[in-house]
Amino acid sequence: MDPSNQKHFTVVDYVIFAVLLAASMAIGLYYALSGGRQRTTQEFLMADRSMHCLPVSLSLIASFQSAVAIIGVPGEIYTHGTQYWFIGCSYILGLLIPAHVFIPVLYRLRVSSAYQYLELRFSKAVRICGTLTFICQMVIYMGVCVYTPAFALNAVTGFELWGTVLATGLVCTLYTTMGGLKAVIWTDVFQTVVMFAGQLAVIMVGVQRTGGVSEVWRKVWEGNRISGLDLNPDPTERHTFWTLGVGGIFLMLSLYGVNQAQVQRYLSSRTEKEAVRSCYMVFPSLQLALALSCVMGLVMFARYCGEDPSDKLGTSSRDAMVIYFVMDMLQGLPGLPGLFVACLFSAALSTISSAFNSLATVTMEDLIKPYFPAMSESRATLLSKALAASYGLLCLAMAYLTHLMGDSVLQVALKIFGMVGGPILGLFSLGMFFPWANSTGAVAGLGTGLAVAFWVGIGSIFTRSSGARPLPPDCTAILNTTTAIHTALSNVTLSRPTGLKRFYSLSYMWYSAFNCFTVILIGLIISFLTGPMKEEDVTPGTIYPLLGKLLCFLPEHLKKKLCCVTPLGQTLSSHQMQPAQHKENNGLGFQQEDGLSQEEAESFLPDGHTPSVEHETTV
Ligand SMILES: CC(C)(CO)[C@@H](O)C(=O)NCCC(=O)O
Ligand code: NA
Repeated sequence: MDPSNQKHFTVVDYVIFAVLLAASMAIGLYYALSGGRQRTTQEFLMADRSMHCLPVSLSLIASFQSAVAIIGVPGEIYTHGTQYWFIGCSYILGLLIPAHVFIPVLYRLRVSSAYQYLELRFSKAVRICGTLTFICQMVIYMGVCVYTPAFALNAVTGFELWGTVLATGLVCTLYTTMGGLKAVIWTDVFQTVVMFAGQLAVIMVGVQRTGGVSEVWRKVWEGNRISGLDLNPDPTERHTFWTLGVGGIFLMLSLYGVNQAQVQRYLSSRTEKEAVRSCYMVFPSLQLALALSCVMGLVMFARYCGEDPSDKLGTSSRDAMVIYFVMDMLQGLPGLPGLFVACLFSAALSTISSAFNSLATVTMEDLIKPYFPAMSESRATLLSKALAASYGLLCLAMAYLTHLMGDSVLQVALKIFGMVGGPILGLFSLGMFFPWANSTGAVAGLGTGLAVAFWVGIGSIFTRSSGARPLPPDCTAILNTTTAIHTALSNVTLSRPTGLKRFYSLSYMWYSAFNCFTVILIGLIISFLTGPMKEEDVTPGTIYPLLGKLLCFLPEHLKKKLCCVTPLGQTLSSHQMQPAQHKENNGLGFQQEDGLSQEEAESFLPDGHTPSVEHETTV
């Protein structure tokens, strides 16, 4: 990229950037020295289960909103129009379902890792398979997250790419290792604010420099960037209302329902109500985040309408262009380029730190603790810290892989979520909604799901024929042709792929849903072949009576026949007995006092049932 860009970064900018890193480190240090000083895994990994909903909700957004979204979404809008914005529709169910299905089940089981659920519901083997799959997902995803801002900063300031990758990884590893989950959540809060501020600054300056809101609107309208609702049912069409609004729900479920990084935040909430509330609060903020990055793409289009700078840049990478646009807008305004770089790094750091901490948690809770039950608390905490640090180093290696991929970063991230997150969602759904599913079915389902996911995912790399044709980059070109011709052009479907090729061109927005259903289907088939689970063998509290709720119009005895309904409410008192029932406890010591209050407990029970909590929990 143009080396003259380097002059855009002044002393003020370096100071702002340095303040971000220093503030993050300071928060880490604060939580290393205050409270319980991170001497227990309960504090280091679970924030003492004492968090309020506001920090938790901001932290929930931060987990999967990285520099990838900040750079990738404007690039997507610039090239293909605003269709992607319809993913916002999926946030409704994509957050309501986690709040009312996944949170109640997981919170009441008082697990510390989401994968502990899999053992309670199925077996140790399923838990380990789930954990390993999650580790793969996060390690690959982290690579993209670390690489993206470093690549951007390199483009803008000429900073050494790998030096930046190393610095990000190290700073993040340090504060995550020192301050535990409390530091991770509070740095997320601070970093989310910086992220919004940076995007807002670019948009405001950009709109002003392009000639005001109406001028921006006129250009994007004439440039045909405002997309209508595309109701094309073709599943190979990359972005339509169906792929984004419906396929997106499954993507959201895999991220906000069962991903350890998020589950850990729900579990760190002081009460279940706070956890549900924080999930609700994600909705407006996530819509804001989406709106800001989409608008940024529109302003960028208005700016370059008529002159595509990709020739000047010597690269057709939209990701690089977004950075070029930002620096072009912000030049001559000392401090703002620094704020934007801080915004990118905030987004990245908040994601990477969540990943480190959640990876350390699952490795500790799922892979180490069950096999070394006698390990002392101080040794376990030390080991958790060492784990957080080693994942930091591993992610540097993964950054290098991303560097070699060369796809648009947004697509890479969404594909990873779908290919690896989708099967995990399927595994949890199989357990929660289908009482008949057994452990063999779960393992077979997950294995098949992952195999099919990678088959399609890798196949798609060699079949780049999905509807990803960019719109013309230039709005004058459109003005000169008649609308009729243009409409005809955009409706042309490339010769439809057939057979296996058609299978490979499945839109990546369907990956989560498709892979989730594969796991459920294969899981059920194998379960029925090998002998379905009996009601009395299922651990109470691990089933969400979905079928019972869906079939609420049927008479009671028919429902009983169809599905062994263990309503969530009635499981409450039995789950309180779990430490006694299951020899393996939740690894953090069972603490009755921070469970549900008696009053809350009663509200979940059917009328006329009085919970005998005291009596049953005498362990
Ligand atoms: C995960 C979603 C879809 C949630 O809106 C969005 O934040 C996104 O597109 N993220 C891309 C991945 C990333 O930013 O790292
Ligand atoms: Na983030």
